[in-house]
Amino acid sequence: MTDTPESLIIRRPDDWHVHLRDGELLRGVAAFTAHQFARAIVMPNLSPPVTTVDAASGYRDRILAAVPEGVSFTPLMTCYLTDHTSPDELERGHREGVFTAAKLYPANATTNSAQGVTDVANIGKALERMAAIGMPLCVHGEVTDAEIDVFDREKVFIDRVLAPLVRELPELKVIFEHITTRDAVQFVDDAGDDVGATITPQHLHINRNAMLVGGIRPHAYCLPVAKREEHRLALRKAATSGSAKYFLGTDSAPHARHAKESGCGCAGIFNAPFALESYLQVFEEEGALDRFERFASENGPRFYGLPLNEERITLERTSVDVPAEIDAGDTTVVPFHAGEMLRWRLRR
Ligand SMILES: NC(=O)N[C@@H](CC(=O)O)C(=O)O
Ligand SMILES: [Zn+2]
Ligand SMILES: [Zn+2]
Repeated sequence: MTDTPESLIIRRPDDWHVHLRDGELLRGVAAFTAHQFARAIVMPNLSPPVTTVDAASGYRDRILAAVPEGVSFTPLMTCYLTDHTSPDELERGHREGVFTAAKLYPANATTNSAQGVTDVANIGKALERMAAIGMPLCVHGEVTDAEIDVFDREKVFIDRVLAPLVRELPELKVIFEHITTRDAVQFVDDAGDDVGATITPQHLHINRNAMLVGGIRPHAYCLPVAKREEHRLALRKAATSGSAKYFLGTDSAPHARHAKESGCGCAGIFNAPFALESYLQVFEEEGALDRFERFASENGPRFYGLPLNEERITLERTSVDVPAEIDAGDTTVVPFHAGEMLRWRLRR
């Protein structure tokens, strides 16, 4: 092992999967993402979901209004696919620079996905159009069949939905988002260059024990749910491998504290405030600090066909205390790593 440097200077990273919410909560959380990242792919699972060009451009305006003055941040918008999405609307949004990508939520797979797609056959025409115009597809990769165990839902999705889709439309750019299994890593490794994946900080840090040992811990619950240790290790290997197919996507998903600490707690981990610090610790532990920039700042824009950021940021090797909770607008949110100490800090 070579000595760990005291600081790391890299291109400013982007977040290729984030939930910024709307209203008060948006105003409470936007600054955290904007301080950490130059751009972010913003998820459309609002209520009601973002299904039109007009809705996305209105939402983009509200996001920009919530970003603190003097902070440069570009939200990249996505269109929520439903059984009735019009290929023309997708194409218009993409052409006008409003929709960077479209998002496939299998109906009822996760938060605000009730209006998602009930069968991928229903969006066949939309996907063909996306492939034709080079518009990427973001995918929440879990089946929802009641008889499939929640820990197997990603693997079954690969076999039943994703593999056939990629076979039938090989020219479609697909981002298999927030992957959580060795099976997903295997699938992405074996697929062509038009298949990439995002990996969250939580799935690199925790396995399912974090959620279930010594009491039930709602702040470690997100979807897809964290899996066994062997899967976490496979994800760490993939993220730090240097492969161009894997890139940063936090899936930061804030829910009010009371909505998570409940008889039926919401899925989602709020990791935006210390996302880079959290990822970087993993790369340090894996002896892969030299590969962090690729994962955080290069692979994502290259996959999406967007320019790399020219700004640089500095991460310092100094400890930082993560607060037990964070005020976000009119509510309180518990961040990932609450009450822990992390070993890196983003210089402001
Ligand atoms: N990841 C989560 O657990 N929750 C996300 C939805 C999602 O990304 O699936 C949310 O919007 O809360
Ligand atoms: Zn998801
Ligand atoms: Zn998400």
